Amino acid sequence: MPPRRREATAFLGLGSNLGDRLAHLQDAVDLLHSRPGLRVVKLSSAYETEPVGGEHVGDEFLNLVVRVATRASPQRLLTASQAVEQALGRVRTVRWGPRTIDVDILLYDQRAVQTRRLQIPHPRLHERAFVLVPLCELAPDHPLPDGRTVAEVRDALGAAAGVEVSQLEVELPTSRNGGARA
Ligand SMILES: Nc1ncnc2c1ncn2[C@@H]1O[C@H](COP(=O)(O)OP(=O)(O)OP(=O)(O)O)[C@@H](O)[C@H]1O
Ligand SMILES: Nc1nc2c(c(=O)[nH]1)N=C(CO)CN2
Repeated sequence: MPPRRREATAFLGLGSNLGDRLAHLQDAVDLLHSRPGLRVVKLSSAYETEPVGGEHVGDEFLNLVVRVATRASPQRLLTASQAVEQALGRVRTVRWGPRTIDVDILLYDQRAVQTRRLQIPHPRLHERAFVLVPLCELAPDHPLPDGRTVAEVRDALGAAAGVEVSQLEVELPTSRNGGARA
C-alpha cells in the first residue's frame, strides 16, 4: 500500500451574495467536511462585505474563511471545492457576478502552485480585504511562500473599509453532529 499523504493545512475563502447567504455558507462548510480526506477545523466570523469589482446587483457579500486539514493534493482540493459549488447550484454567468457560493483556495501549507487551472496563494489574495481580514482572524502568523505572514500582507493592504463582522454565525460541522469526525 502506498504511504498515506500527511495532512496539510489549507485555508478556503467562501463568499455568497445571492439568496439565503448564511444557509449557502453553512451548506458549503458542511459539504466540505463530508468530503473524504477533508476536515473543517476552524471558521472565522462571517463578515458583511461590500462587493468588489464585477457586475454585482448591489447585494453585499457574506464572506468567511475556513481552515481545513486535508490529505487531498491542491488539485484534488480544487476539484472538491468546485464540486461543492456545483452541488449548491452555482451557475457561472459573468465574471465576478452574483453567486450562491464561491469557494477559493487561499493557502495550502506554505506551498506555491502555478498551473493554468490553479494558482496558490490565490492570485488576488493580497488585494482583498474581504479575504485578508477573516484570514487574519484565523491565522495571522501563517507564512506565505514568500516568507511574509498573513498579518504582514493584511497590514500592507492598509484600510479595510467595507468589511464588518456580522451577527450571523456559521457553525462548525463537528459541533452540529456531536463531533463524530473531530
Ligand atoms: N486558488 C484558486 N482557488 C480557486 N480557483 C482557482 C484558484 N486558482 C485558479 N483558479 C481557477 O479560477 C477559475 C475561476 O474561478 P471562479 O469562477 O471561482 O472565479 P471568480 O470567483 O469569478 O473570481 P476570483 O477568482 O477573482 O475569485 C477556476 O475555474 C479555477 O480553475
Ligand atoms: N465583497 C466581495 N466581493 C467580491 C467577492 C467576494 O467574495 N466578496 N468575490 C468576487 C469574486 O470571487 C468578487 N468580488
